[in-house]
Amino acid sequence: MSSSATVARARIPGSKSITNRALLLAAAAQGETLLGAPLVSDDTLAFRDGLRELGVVITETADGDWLVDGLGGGPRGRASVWCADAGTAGRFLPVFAAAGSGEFNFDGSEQLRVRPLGPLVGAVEALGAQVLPGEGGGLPLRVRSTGLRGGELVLESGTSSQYLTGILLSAPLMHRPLTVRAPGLVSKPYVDMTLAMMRHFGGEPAVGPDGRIQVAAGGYRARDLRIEPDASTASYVFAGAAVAGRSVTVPGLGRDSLQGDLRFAEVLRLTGAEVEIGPDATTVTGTGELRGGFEVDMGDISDTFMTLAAIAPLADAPITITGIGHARLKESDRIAAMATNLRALGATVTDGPDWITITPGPLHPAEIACHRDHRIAMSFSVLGLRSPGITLDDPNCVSKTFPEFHQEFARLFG
Ligand SMILES: O=C(O)C1=C[C@@H](OP(=O)(O)O)[C@@H](O)[C@H](O)C1
Ligand SMILES: C=C(OP(=O)(O)O)C(=O)O
Repeated sequence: MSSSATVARARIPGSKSITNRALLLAAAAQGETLLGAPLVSDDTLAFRDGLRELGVVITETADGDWLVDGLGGGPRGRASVWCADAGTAGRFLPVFAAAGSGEFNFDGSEQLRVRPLGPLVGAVEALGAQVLPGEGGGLPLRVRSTGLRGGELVLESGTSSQYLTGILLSAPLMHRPLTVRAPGLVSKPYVDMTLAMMRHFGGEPAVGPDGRIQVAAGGYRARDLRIEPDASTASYVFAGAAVAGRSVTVPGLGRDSLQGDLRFAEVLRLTGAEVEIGPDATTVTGTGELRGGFEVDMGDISDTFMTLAAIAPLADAPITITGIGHARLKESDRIAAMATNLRALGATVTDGPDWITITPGPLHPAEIACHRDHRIAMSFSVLGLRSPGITLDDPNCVSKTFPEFHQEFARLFG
C-alpha cells in the first residue's frame, strides 16, 4: 500500500440517489428530519424544489444541512412540479403525489420528456389514480388522485429500476399493503438502496424468495441521516488515479456503502490498479499502465460504464463492457455517445444493443460532444489526463450531479 503522505484525499459531494430518496422519505414521514451533507446540484435542487411545490417545508441550516418537516403522508391540493433533467424526480415524485390527494402536474426538460415512463404510468393507474401522460407516453404528466389502494402489482422493470423505487418509496402511504413483482429488473443495487433507506425511516419491506417485494402500510417516521459521498462521482477520481499512476482516497465511502456503484473500484482492479475498500474509505492506487483483455458485465452499475469506456483506449488490449442496454435510455444514448466520441478521438470501437468493445490505439485531439450528459463530460476529463487536446463542447453540464467537478479534478490531478 502507498504511504499516506502520497495519498490525495478527494472531496466528493453527497450521493444524488441517497439525497433524493432521503428527501422523499423525510417528506413523507411524521416529524422533522435532518439530512446531513446533502448533494447540492441540479438534480437534488430540482427534487427539493419539487417537494416544496408539493407543500413540504425544507430549510437549510448554517452548516448546509437540510431540515425537512415531514407531511406524515402524501401531499394535498394542487401543484405544478418542474423535474428539470432529473430521472429520479420524474419517476419518484408523481407516485408520491398520487399517494396524497389532489391534482398535480409534472414536467421536465426535453431530455427528460423523451425518457421512458410507460410502466410507471400504468402502475400508478392500476393503483387507483388517474394519470394523463404527454404525447410520447411520458412527461408532461397530470396526476389526479385520492390516494393509492395498494394490493398486487406487476411492474415491467427492464428499462429502469426507477419505476420500482418510485412505487416502493410511496408504498407505506397506500391504503393497504402492496406486493410488487418487477420482471426484467435492471440496476438492482438501486432497489437494495431503496429498501435499506425505507427501513431507516421505519418502513417494512420484505423480499420473498421469488423476488416479490411486500410492503406494509403504516407510513414513515422521521430519522436523521448523514449522506455518503456519491460512488458514481467517485469513479472519476478512482479512474484518474489508475491512469495517472496516483493514489486517491475517498473518505466516507467504505464497505458498508449503500451504493452499488462502489463496485466500480473492483472493476478497476481488473485493469491492474490496487484497490482498498476499507470500513470508512476507499483508496485506489494506479500504476499509470492499464491492463485490458477482459470482458465485464456492468449492468448493475451502468452509470460507471462510461468511466471505464473512456479510459479503455489507454489499455494494452481490448475491453468489452456488456449488460448495459438500459444505458441507451439515460441523459443520452450513452453507448452511441461513447462510441461516437471515442471514434472521433481515433479509437476503434464496436458496439451492439447492450455492449461496447474498445480496442486501444493512438488518439488525436478532438472536441467531445457532451449531449448535455454530465457523465460524458466527466468521463472524457479522465481520459484528458493522459491524452492531450481533448476539449468538451459543454463543460458546465457536470452541474447535474457535481457542479465543482472541474475545480476538484484540477486540484487532484492538475
Ligand atoms: O434510482 C436511482 O437513484 C438511479 C437508478 C439508475 O437508473 P436506472 O434504474 O434507470 O438504470 C441510475 O442510472 C440513476 O443514475 C440513479
Ligand atoms: C442516469 C442518471 O440520472 P437520472 O437520475 O436522471 O436517471 C445519471 O445520473 O447518470
